[in-house]
Amino acid sequence: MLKGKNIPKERTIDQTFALLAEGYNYLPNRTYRENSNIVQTRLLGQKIICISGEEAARAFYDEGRFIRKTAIPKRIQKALFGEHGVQVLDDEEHKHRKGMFMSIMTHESLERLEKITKREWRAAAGNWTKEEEIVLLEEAKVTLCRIACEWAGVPLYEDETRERARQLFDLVDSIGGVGPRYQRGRKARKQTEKWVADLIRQVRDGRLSPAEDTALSIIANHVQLDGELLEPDVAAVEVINIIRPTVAIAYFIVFGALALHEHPSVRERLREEDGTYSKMVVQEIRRYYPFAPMLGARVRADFLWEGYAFKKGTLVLLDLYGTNHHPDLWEKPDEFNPDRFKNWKKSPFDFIPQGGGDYDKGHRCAGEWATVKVMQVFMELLAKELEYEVCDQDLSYSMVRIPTYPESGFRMRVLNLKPKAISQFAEDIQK
Ligand code: HEM
Repeated sequence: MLKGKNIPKERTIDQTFALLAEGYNYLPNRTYRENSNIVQTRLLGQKIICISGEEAARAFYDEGRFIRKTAIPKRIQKALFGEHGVQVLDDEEHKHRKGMFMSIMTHESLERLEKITKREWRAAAGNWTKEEEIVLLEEAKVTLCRIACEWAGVPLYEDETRERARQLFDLVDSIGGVGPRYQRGRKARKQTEKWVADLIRQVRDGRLSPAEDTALSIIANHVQLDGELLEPDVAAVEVINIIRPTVAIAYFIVFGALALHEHPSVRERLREEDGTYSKMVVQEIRRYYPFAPMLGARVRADFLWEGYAFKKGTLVLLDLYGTNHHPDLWEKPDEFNPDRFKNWKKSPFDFIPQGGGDYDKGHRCAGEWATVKVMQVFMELLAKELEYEVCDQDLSYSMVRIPTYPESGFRMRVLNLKPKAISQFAEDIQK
């Protein structure tokens, strides 16, 4: 039997209530208290090993050590992810399916996304000037839903946009929810899968012809290793794996607006500097603000890591939020400072808001470049093209709710679009 060093352990029987009470800080609180990047706990009656930091992420993304198949609880699959999607695949089956996703993320496709994003944000901002005030979270959901569907080749009628945006957002918002919030996610899962599975059938029998490089076309025509097309409901799960997280960028958009409000000097520099600075701002928003808290995987076969024994079948949680705030990796981790990304060594394992490791071989987020692109366009628009005031409101956010955002949704008054933005918008719609 494999024998290793003692892993620091929680003394209480079950920690599920502590997790619910401490949210994003649950894992960092324990690794900090034990001064250790590894701690053992019990959640929902099972033994769990929690790990944090760059070396922990490197181990977590070592395919020889972990599998994903049975790591994601059914309750999360039935709302957030759907069943039989890329998240629960391993080995060759995963690589083949992931190849399908990465073939959507070409340079040309991301350029198309950038163009759509610029046009849609500017069009939305033009409408915001006509309102007394807007709630940015609500507007971002709807605008991102338009962007996501156009980019993915998913037809979206104007009168259904708000409803679809809400459904896609509810899927994500269900993650840490219990009761009505979780039930909304379950209902949205049924509604969105029915909608998209029907689109898949329409593509396959020729009633709908999305452009070849769109997600809808690529996924509808994807051939699996066994030579078969995906079942329509699994294909729907994968198309939703593109449009749902694009709508979820709304959480980061609100935090981006909050960052500029709290750090006027960052806003000033964004106004004056080129894309290199806006990229650093976006990276810092994704590092600093909480979104995906942790990831789970199961030990494939017994192994030793840094002298600790990991036994086959054990559930291991990698702390994403804690790694992005780890004091060994980040100087003054609890300060918002985009300049830290000037000399970032670009490790695939220290900055992991959307997972780590390799895009093609591992489970790292397929949409990370798309996320950065969409956020960069928004942050530049906000700083350079909009004149706005932030309404009086409570902008604090909970560290217990997962996912979190300022409860007010960020209320703002958009006074004007700068003349440059208006002429740019006129150009955009002629393209
Ligand atoms: C809101 C911003 C986003 C966040 C915080 C986020 C976060 C994540 C995380 C934490 C993972 C899991 C990585 C792992 O299991 O190791 C993931 C996977 C994934 N994400 Fe994202 N994501 C975002 C945006 C996107 C976008 C815009 C897309 C698509 C356009 C996307 C598509 C995917 C896919 C397909 C996977 C599964 C990859 C796999 O299992 O191999 N995500 N994302």
